[in-house]
Amino acid sequence: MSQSLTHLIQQLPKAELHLHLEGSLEPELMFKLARRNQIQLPYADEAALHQAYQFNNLQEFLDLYYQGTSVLNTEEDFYDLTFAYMKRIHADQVIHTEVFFDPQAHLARGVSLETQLRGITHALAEARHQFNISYRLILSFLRHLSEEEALNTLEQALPYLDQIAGVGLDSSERGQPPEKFTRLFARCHALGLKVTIHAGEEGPAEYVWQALKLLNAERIDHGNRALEDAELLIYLAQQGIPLTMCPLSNQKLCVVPELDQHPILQLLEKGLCVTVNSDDPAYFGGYINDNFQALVNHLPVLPHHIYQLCRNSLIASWMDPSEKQQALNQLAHVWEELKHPST
Ligand code: HPA
Ligand SMILES: [Zn+2]
Repeated sequence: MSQSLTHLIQQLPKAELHLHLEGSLEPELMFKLARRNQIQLPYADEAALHQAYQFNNLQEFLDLYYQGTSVLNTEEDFYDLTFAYMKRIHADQVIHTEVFFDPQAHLARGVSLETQLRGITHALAEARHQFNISYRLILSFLRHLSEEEALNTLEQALPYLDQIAGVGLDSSERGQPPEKFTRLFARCHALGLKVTIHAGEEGPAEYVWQALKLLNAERIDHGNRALEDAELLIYLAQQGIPLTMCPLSNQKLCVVPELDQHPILQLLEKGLCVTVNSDDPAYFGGYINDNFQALVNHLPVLPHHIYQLCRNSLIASWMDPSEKQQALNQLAHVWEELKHPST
């Protein structure tokens, strides 16, 4: 059975909706870019760096994640980072991806938004051409910084809004409630940007409510702690608000004690639009299909769950309606073929 589930995971077309480009920076590429830019990393080699990837919480991870971004300096660096991710997900039957980038992390080192965006968007366009993967780009604000700084970053992004589908909010969650950014996201809405908010990863269910009610989030990234609030679960199900969940990330950052206690299946059965994503695959030990496989290895996952999770990923995406319908048809076709092979 688990062999056929693995086959199903590999074959079904899907979307990834929660991926930080900076979190797809593999140790090998990090060292390559460090050499190219003559930057000294505080690790002897790739293996030593990999050894350091043990985290007790979100902040311990973020400290390494921001340190890793120091090698990203030129347009070519952002291109290489983005293209490597797109090439990798092609192997996982990802047909659409919505990727975050953290401009403030790079602006702080003097890397312009123009440089970041040129590298990222060139790689995305090239990957669409080579691998037929569609995409949306999400500018994510850092919640440990002030609303003023985020508003300033948004002003700088105004000339490039044709390249940016939506905005997000990430980084350290504890003590950084969504309400801190009410003005920022009101402005983002007014500009026609879509909104997705990291909430309920380490922060309480109250932060999920704030993301929905004060920031008008259309999606919630993570959302694990929604489970602590029965009323919130009913609201998320009734409103069809997607949760972009990340099993291996949750395990690595101790958001769940063990994967067999991951709530995704429970939430799926309660009718929530949950999806599977990799978050920061270079740091958490796997890309999207590894996350599906981890669920299969630890939870009573059935074939129709895999299908529903893939379907949810397409439904929760920000594709145009016709693009979305086509993707759903493609998924349904592959699913039928696998259930009843015609040959
Ligand atoms: O999982 C995450 N949570 C918050 N901030 C982040 N920045 C990259 N990954 C994450
Ligand atoms: Zn994330």
